[in-house]
Amino acid sequence: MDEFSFIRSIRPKDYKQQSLIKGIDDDAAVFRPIGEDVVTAVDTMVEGVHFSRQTMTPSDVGYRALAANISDLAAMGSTPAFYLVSLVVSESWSEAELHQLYEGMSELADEHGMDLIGGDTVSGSELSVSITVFGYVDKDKARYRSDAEEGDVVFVTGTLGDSRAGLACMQKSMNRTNEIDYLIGRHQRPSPRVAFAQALKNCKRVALNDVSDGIANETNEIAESSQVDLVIQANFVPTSEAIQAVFPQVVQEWSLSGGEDFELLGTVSKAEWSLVEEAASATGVAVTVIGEVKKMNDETPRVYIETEEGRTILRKSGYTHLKKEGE
Ligand SMILES: Nc1ncnc2c1ncn2[C@@H]1O[C@H](COP(=O)(O)OP(=O)(O)O)[C@@H](O)[C@H]1O
Ligand SMILES: Cc1ncc(C[n+]2csc(CCOP(=O)(O)OP(=O)(O)O)c2C)c(N)n1
Ligand SMILES: [Mg+2]
Ligand SMILES: [Mg+2]
Ligand SMILES: [Mg+2]
Repeated sequence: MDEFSFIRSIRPKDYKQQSLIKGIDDDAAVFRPIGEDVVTAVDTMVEGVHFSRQTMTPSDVGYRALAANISDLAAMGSTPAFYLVSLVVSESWSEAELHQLYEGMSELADEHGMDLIGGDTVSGSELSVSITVFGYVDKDKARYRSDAEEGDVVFVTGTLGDSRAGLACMQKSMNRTNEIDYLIGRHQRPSPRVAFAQALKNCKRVALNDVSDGIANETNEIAESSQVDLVIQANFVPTSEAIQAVFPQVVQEWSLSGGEDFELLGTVSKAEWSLVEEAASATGVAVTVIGEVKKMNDETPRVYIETEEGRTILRKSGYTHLKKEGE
């Protein structure tokens, strides 16, 4: 294998998106949006940080790297269209494994009608997969974190903490049961909530953020960005039967700060809450109210969590990169 034969081997034979003018073949790709806004994001997965060879097959690595990016497109209310893949390849990865990585990506890409339109391939010391995605959204219809307003309900899709639990099951080499298989599946192959976010199109205003680091982080991001306070009810936070059965002691911690569930956290006015419920049932996604947006008199936007013991501040406690001891 060399760089050039590898690129030839992963080059798509045909493209699905009509707005594409030039795919993999030239110095860069070209596409022409037709009156829509273009949404773009990049996320990186690094061996040893986001995955290990013990916890993910090469195909899972590809699938989840693209899922994390599609999740950001979903959180903007956009329709996925294109992706570019930047690979740093270490010596321990064979050509066959790299092909499996691309198969994992194209499995999910096909589900969303996305085209691979470019990338970059270099050698390095750890495998790193960086994916850039593009999506389309109707003009001025992107969903922002800054759109939460006082009086909104706070909701979340699916269940939280399962990905963290699935990782723990593999790290502890726990004997497989149906529950453990479910949790591992949620870690290896998360489902970005694209259809649900699109089904919210009838809502005039929704604030959305996807759950990559844990809602202890993402609720704070909405609060800061919208300059409001959020009050979350701890016992409303949805968790699966599987996590409750396998990890009863840490359910609450992992549902707040486990991360990588790639569910959507949102806020919407009470008047439009029924539209969110309709979107959820139309797309087969569970949606749960977990709290309310308030505006306290304090200048600093905060997130509060209410448990049986009373109300405390919910600080960012999810996954944070570049953080040094004691910070
Ligand atoms: N190294 C970087 N250079 C420029 N922009 C960045 C960098 N890292 C993150 N960002 C931007 O900061 C914002 C928040 O990033 P991040 O927390 O990674 O979002 P998410 O959790 O949705 O992936 C995004 O607008 C992202 O594009
Ligand atoms: C081997 C391994 N260790 C730890 C984790 C947990 N983990 C790694 S990154 C991360 C947070 C999400 O990644 P990030 O790069 O912050 O994504 P973004 O917020 O940019 O979408 C978590 C919970 C993991 N998935 N695999
Ligand atoms: Mg990111
Ligand atoms: Mg995000
Ligand atoms: Mg993050």
